[in-house]
Amino acid sequence: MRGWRSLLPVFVFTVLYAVVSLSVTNSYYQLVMTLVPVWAIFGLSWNLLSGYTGLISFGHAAFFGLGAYAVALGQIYFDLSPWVLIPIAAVIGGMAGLLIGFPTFRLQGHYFALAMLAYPLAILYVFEWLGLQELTLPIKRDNPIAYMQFNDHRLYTLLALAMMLGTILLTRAVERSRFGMALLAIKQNEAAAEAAGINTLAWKLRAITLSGAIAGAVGGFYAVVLLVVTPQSVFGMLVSAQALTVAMFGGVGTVWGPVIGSVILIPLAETLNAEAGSRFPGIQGVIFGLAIVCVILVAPEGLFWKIRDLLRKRPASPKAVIPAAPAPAHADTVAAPMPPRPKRSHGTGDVVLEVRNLSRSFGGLKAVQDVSFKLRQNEILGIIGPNGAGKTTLFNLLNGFLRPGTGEILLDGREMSGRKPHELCEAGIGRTFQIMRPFLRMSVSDNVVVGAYVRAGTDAEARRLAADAIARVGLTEIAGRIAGELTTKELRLMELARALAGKPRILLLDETLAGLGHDEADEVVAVIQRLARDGMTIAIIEHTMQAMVRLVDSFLVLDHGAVIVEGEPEAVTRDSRVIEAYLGKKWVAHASH
Ligand SMILES: Nc1ncnc2c1ncn2[C@@H]1O[C@H](COP(=O)(O)OP(=O)(O)OP(=O)(O)O)[C@@H](O)[C@H]1O
Repeated sequence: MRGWRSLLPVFVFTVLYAVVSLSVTNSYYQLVMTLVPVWAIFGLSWNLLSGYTGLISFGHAAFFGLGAYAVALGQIYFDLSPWVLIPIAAVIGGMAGLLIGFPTFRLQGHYFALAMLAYPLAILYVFEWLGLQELTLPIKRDNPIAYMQFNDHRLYTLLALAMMLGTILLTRAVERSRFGMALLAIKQNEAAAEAAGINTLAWKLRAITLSGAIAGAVGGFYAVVLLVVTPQSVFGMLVSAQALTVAMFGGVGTVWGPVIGSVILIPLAETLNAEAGSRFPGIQGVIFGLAIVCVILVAPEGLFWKIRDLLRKRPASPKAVIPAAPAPAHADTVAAPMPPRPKRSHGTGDVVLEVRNLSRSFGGLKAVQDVSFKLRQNEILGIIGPNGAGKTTLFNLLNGFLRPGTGEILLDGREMSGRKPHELCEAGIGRTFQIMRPFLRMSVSDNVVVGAYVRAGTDAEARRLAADAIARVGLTEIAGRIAGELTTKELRLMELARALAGKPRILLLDETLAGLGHDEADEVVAVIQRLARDGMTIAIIEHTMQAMVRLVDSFLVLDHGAVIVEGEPEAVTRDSRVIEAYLGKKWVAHASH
């Protein structure tokens, strides 16, 4: 119900646009009225990949052009109708997306964007080489409707509007599903998304396939509207730039963005081109270039988000404190007396995680050297050591961010080393990060749902698992808030809930108390203790020794990548090697009081 009501503005806009377009009689303006939804659809297709995943594509013309040529060639050589050819163009665009995406998703950021730029340019030269410089669609006077050749050009506008509405509904459905959630999570933090159990490559491939299919279909329709196809007009730089510009100008990651961008920019560029194109050739490119510059300066995420943020009267950029406080070189020796560690039955169960002789080097640096330990059901293991001792690298090996050089990782007796992060998450390894990786634009609830999908079969089950995890960390009251508005403590707890929502066998907590005040740290410690009491198995990296001695059942002390001591807190904190390498003399003086 809520979903349908939120679509009301879309329907109202479409109806109004249709009414206005029906009143236009000038054939040039009729064409402009048709091009607005055409470029909006192309922008929506770009948005589906780049807006939602953050992987900027400079090469969407590849799909658009293939669609346009598919329709033109299909009609010229096989006398097929565009009613049949446009769906075929969609299939070709989708397949091209899959073929292009598979190798190109190995690249990240700017490298991905630049690689995408190459595809339409390469295809453009291939089509020129094939001698397909200019294709004109044959006029079908005997059966115009069957060949989508309308005498009344306003019908093109209505058809384009219907396609736009369909694309908006499709995008909206994607946005609200596990698919959209995965894409948004990838955009905001791909590593965190992988660690939360999302198979990022698979979702990105689905996105580029769907995006390519939409671009292919609209490219095919464009050929029908203009009746002429040239390599430059469908594979050229301006074509890719137009998709990117309308979406970025209007707003990335929302269905409204490309529509707003197209409604403003296309009539502007077309009118200026008609009025001044002969005196200033390429004026359209100038308009799109200026639009991008303005947007980057004034509203980097596009008009839609800028206006929404202004209406909500809050800063556009999230105000959460993201970086964790820099970790001390030595253990934190707070002056407060050390409270006793609560006695509980622990660490007596089966071995959940066994690490055997794990090593990993970076060049000549042995970041983790021959580390072995066991983690039993319901145990809390504290991993401590000076800065650079290899603690985070150890976690990165355990959750698959890094591949081990040598050694074994056994989870419930099954060998896990070398698996991808999302596979390890699925197998039961949940983790949080030293530098937090929240999805800032998403609500607390949605952040946690992302972590639940690895265990849930349906959206409803994911929501239930997420609500349960949120309750376990005590954030139920703020579940609807946007993550960007949370305090550091709330963000830490939200990350904990995200890891918990996937029902992990073990939790890896990387400096979960970093950046927290004394009382806040106590609250988070209480949550972790409660989790352990409920049966969770936990490995935690932390510098705050006061909290650690209260919390953990045993310590693993690392120095220069190797284990120097392991055992119960009482013994470890008295060990001279630990005092020398990590705790320091101040600790001894303090602990003896
Ligand atoms: N990707 C990488 N490439 C090269 N060197 C790395 C990489 N990751 C970590 N290192 C190095 O490996 C060593 C161990 O780093 P790691 O971050 O695991 O230490 P840490 O014990 O977690 O330290 P801290 O307490 O400061 O977080 C450091 O010398 C670090 O510079």
